[in-house]
Order: sequence, then structure tokens, then C-alpha cells
Amino acid sequence: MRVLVLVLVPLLLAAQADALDLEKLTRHVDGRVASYVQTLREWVAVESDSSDVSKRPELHHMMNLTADKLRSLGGKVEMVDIGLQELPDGKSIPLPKVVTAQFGEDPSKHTVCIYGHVDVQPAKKEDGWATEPYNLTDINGNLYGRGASDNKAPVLAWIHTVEAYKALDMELPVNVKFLIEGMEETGSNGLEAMIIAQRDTFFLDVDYIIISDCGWLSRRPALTYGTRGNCYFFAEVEGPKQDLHSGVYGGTVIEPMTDLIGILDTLISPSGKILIPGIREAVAPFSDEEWKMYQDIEFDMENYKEKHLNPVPQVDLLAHRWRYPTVSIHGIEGAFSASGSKTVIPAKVTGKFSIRQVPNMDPATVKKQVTEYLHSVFAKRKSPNSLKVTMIIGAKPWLADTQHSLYEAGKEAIKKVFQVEPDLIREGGTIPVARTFQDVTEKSIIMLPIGGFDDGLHSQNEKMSRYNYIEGTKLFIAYLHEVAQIKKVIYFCVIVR
Ligand SMILES: CC(C)C[C@H](NC(=O)CN)C(=O)O
Repeated sequence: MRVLVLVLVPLLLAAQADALDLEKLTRHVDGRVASYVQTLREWVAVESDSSDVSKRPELHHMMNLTADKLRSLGGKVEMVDIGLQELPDGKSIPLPKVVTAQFGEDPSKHTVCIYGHVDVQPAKKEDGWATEPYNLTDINGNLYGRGASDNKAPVLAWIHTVEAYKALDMELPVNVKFLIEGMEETGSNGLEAMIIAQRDTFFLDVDYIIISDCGWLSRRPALTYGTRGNCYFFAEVEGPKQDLHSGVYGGTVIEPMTDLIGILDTLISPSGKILIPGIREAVAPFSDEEWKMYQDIEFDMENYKEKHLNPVPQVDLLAHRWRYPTVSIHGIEGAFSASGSKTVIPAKVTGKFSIRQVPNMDPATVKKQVTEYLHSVFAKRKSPNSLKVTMIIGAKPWLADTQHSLYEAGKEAIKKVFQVEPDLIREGGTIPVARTFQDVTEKSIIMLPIGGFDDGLHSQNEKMSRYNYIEGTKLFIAYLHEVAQIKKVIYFCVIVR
């Protein structure tokens, strides 16, 4: 009788990094600085503000530019249609397509997927910018422009990484995929559905996901292992049928703005304590180990004190930035906000606020807690006006395992390029899709930032330093070499007769 046995044999492959290759690639990067800056200038010139629907043609153009750039390097590029965006007035407009690209399909190599975004936050010169926000301006080695650091230069640095290998006719040490979106700054609308739909196609051979959409904490390079989530709310209070003259009608109506300010004021105490029942109780306890870690991190308190009010001890500051939730009130739509004076009673006002969330908070629970709380506070006012609460973003927090070889690879690459050990940090901001990647694809994720601690993201005078842009590109090259050295397990079948 003949017996057929199937044996699965794990084969461990580890690529060798070649120091000479790295040197050549680094020299190539140094020779391309002017062209890298020029490409960033062209990208920053595109007003790809995802929050302003009137700028949607610019955003589509930005996605096309990104696709063209990746195509010009020989990538297998697709522009994935992710459907429509529903607007508050009931209309809908096309979402910007997601750009995917692939370089290399060698099954013996690891495959990394680089995630980034090319949309930006709004910016106007009159907000207090020293330069035109969409005209990249080089001052003392800093490249000022909206989206320079968040996230156009880091996306370009990854593209330059691939470009360097192509230019030198060198093989990439790993297969590289790109997934670049255009809605990150408004909550990555449409991306989760796309990731779910492509889990068994685009993501099937992806081993690791790399995100470079954040900054260092100090001048010391860092690896990021956590982000806060974000629940973004609109609280709309509606009263009279139209805006009213405050002299004619003041005192005869209950003003929507008074109601709105009243309910917003119950979200958080003057000392910053969140007053919504259940929120603080959900926060995972802050351990002694974490306390010690935060204490030892290099953080420039002096610089922080110069720019911000209310300095607190380092551990508290970092814990409040990374580890605890917070409520921020961002604006009121419908309110008079121009310079000058207008004696109007607005008929409808919408308060916009968000809650940064941390483990173990959950957006669905936060939505319920906030909605019920605001309605109960509003009911106590016995106002004739109406209140509508909507959660428009519900992004979860994300945490990674820093013991994973991806982080070891990150430490090695940083040591090679910057000759220092990195800080291991968390991020107070949100990458809405980080947790989706983790939950849907079950791949390991690392955040490898190249932005500076003082880049002014979302703020006036956002910048990316030439140093971080160029050395960051070298870091990405070194990182790919380190990832290539992570042992890859390949299973194959042996038939024994
Ligand atoms: C959900 C927010 C709009 C996401 C935004 N993300 C970033 O700034 C990262 N580039 C944030 O405000 O954290």
C-alpha cells in the first residue's frame, strides 16, 4: 500500500542589506534635493482641501497628479472609485478616487503597503500666515506651505524612495504597494469600505503597513505606536425661521446661540474635566510602567512653554496628549464671525466639537453618551428651539505592539541614518484608518514619522524642514532594507510516497 503524506515546511528567508547599496542610494538622494523640493512645490500649489466641497476639482487633480507620479516610475497604478459623499443639504458629490500602486511582485520578498494622504486642512493667508499657504516658500531651510508636512512631503519621500532604486537600476529589497487617499483630513470617508472590499485582493500579499503621517516629539527621531481616535459632532440648534434684528426681536425670542453656548459649556469644566457621564470611566488605567516611560522621553519643555500657556509637568503633559480623552470646541457655523459688528440673532447655529478618544473608548458608545447627555441638558433649558446632534466622524484609537520586528527594524534604520536611538512615542492626533487597517486586514502596522515637532500641522505657517524631508527619504530607504531582513516564512508542500 502507498501512503501519501503532506508536509508543510516553513522556509526562513532573510535578505541581506548591502551597505554599498545604501551609500549609493543616499548619494543619489543628496543629488536630487532641488528636484524633490520642486515636486513638493508643485504638490503644495494644489489646494486639495477635503473639507471645502468647492475645492473638490482641486482634490481630484491632486489624486491624478499622485497617480501620474507613481505611473511615471513604472508602478501598476489604479484609481479606485469609492463612491459618493453625502452632503448636509442632501446632495452628493464624488469622493476623490483612492490611488493604489504596486512595485514588484516577488513572492520571496516581503510586501509593504505605504499609506498616506494628499488632502489638506483649510488655510488662508488672512488666518495669519506669514507667506501664501499654497506657495511653498523656503526660509532658512524650512519649506512653508499648507500640507507640506501633513502629509505631502512624507508621501513624496516614499515616492522618492522608489524613484531612487529605479534611477540606479537597483532592485527594491521588498515589494512596495501604495495606498494614497484624499479624505483623511475629514475622517477618511469611503476608505473603510474600500479596505474591506480589497482585503482579499490588494491586501492579500501585504505583510506590513507603514504610515508616515505624524511628527517627532523633539529633535530626536521617533517611532509612533499609538494614536487617539476622534468622534466629531455637529450640534445644531434651530429657532426662528430666519435671522432677526436683535433690537426688534431681542428679548422676545429664546436665541439659538444662547442655547448652543449653554449646552456646549456643559461638555467640559473650566479646568478641562470632561463632564459627559461615562467618558472618563472608560479610559484604560495609566500604569506605573507607562508613567516611567513618559518620564524618560526626551521632550523640550522650554520650547513648549514658549508657545503654549499652562505648562504642566512632562508626564502629565504627555499623558494628556496621548493617553487621556479631551473635548475641543472647533467652531460655530451660522454665527457672525467677520470683523466688524452685526446686530443679528442667527436663526440656526451649529456647534462643532470633537472628542479625542483613547483605549478603551468606543465611538458607538461615545455617540450615545454625548447625544443623550446633550439632549438631557437641552431639555432642562425648556427651550422652544430644536436640537439635532450628529456624529460625523467616529475614528477609533490605535495601539501597536512595540516588540514587533517592524519596530526593531525602525530602530536599526534610525540608528543608521541619524546615529541615535529613537523615542517611542504616541500621537495625540488621529489617523482614522490606522485601526481599520489593523482590524480588517489583521496586518502589523508601524508609524514611521519624519515630520518635525514644530511643523505647525493644521495651523498657520505649517512647514517641513529640508533636513527632515531629505534625511527622511534616506530613513525610508534604510527602513526598507531593514524590513527586508525580517525573516520571511514561506510554506510549501512536500509529498512523501
Ligand atoms: C479625524 C481627524 C480629522 C484626523 C486628523 N488627522 C491628522 O491630522 C493626521 N494627519 C486629526 O485631526 O487628527
